[in-house]
Amino acid sequence: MASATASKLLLTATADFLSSSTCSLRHRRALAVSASRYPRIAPFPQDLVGWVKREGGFVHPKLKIADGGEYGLTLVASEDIPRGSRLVALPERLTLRLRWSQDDDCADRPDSPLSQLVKRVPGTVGNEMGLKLLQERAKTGSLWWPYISNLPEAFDIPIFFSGEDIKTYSMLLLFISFKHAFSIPYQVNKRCRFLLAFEKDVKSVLEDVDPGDHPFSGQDVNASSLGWAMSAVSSRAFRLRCKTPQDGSGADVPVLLPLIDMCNHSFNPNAVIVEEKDNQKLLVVSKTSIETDVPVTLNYGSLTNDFFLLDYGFVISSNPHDHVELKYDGVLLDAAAIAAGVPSPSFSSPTEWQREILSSSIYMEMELFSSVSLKMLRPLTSALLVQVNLGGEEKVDGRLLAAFRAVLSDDREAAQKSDLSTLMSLSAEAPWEPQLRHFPTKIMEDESILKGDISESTRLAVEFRLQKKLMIVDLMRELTRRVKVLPKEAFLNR
Ligand SMILES: C[S@@+](CC[C@H](N)C(=O)[O-])C[C@H]1O[C@@H](n2cnc3c(N)ncnc32)[C@H](O)[C@@H]1O
Repeated sequence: MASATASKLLLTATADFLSSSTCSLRHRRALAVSASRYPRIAPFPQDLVGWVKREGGFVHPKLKIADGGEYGLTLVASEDIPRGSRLVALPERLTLRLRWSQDDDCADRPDSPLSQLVKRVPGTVGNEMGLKLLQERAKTGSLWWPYISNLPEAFDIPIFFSGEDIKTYSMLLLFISFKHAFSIPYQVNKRCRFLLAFEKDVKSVLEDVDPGDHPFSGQDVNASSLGWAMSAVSSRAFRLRCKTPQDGSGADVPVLLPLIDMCNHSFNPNAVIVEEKDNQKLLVVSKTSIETDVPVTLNYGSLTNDFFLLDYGFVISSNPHDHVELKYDGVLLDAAAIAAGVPSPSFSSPTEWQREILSSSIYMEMELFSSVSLKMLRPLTSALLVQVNLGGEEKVDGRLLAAFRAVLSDDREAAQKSDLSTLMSLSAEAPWEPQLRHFPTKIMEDESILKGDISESTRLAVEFRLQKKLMIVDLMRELTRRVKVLPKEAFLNR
């Protein structure tokens, strides 16, 4: 049963838009003293395990919620659990999602104030889910209060970081033309601006609403409380395929799964989520045996550190899925190639035949990666402004190699014939290697910053930057290694 205080807690965070080159939203912490190291919405939240069991869910008797160190809270084995065990089972009614139905008691009415709000405010399904969560947080007597009272009071993700910390990410931009749209400051700025616009839209709709129909029980909402809700969804919701038309006919929708969302991430998880079709339950099942005191982990997905940072507020060391996006910038590549001692680089002014090969190679590669029509790509490729990836599973984007094949050759036939493995040799000539020297701080400096007494947000920013550098250094080593095994005649005619 929700306490009356539940409805008063919506506004513990307030917006403070910083008008610097980047913008961020600042938390104002609740004045209540929290009993936990990881403050939760309620200073003394309800027993989540007990609530799930009482409401018809199942929790393995050897599981408990525990302190997961820097990972926050976690679900942990209190004794050894064998492989293939059912760890948690949640009935459909304990999954928190947006569903519109006139008859279903667990769903929201299509004519409800929340539905009116969702219809009138533009946003994604994630934002709609955030509004639903805020509504339940504000509602006295909400079924979900025992779950919501256990949610973090604040999220350590970049939209809440200071302008100073965001500048740490801007420095990465100095490193060879990072694709701007994927840079952290750009994303933070975009998200903050969205939240401020969202606040305006929501407030303007709420102005006309009768107090009795207010979706947030009469409480004000602002960019920061909306930011809290969106962050809760981005860092905790699972995307599940919906089955009924009310759910959104087959689309993937964000769903909050109480208790299951206490599992932290691992690329090598010891548990998986499965759907039990007959009983309409969601299960977490152990994939391996889990020893005493070992946390139950799930795989959140093959994400880059950029996504982990922006949506979840953490960074994975040696993340095999991490990559950087670079702009194919001829002038910059020429400068880098000269510095690396590549004779007569002509990235910025290819000859007509080089340009032709370049366009066709890029078309080919792009066709593989994209469903966009070639017509749309033409202006992009003819201007030689393409984005390429370094890192991830493929290590080097074939499009960049194709560009090198054309541009670093002075022999049309040889350029057309050479294969991708030959092209790897060109990378060792390092048109990008000297860029490493342009990192504003060296790897060791970052490592020593991390050993110092720094805030959580600075730690994350520096860790993110360090991981990108390590990834690029690793890539350089791999390329150099490949060149060494290539026969001499494999090098292009230059
Ligand atoms: C779904 S919640 C997991 C429960 C969470 N630890 C808590 O205290 O409520 C996801 C959050 O847990 C933390 N987390 C999960 N996996 C992590 C990991 N591998 N490294 C660092 N933090 C992690 C991050 O704060 C992330 O936003």
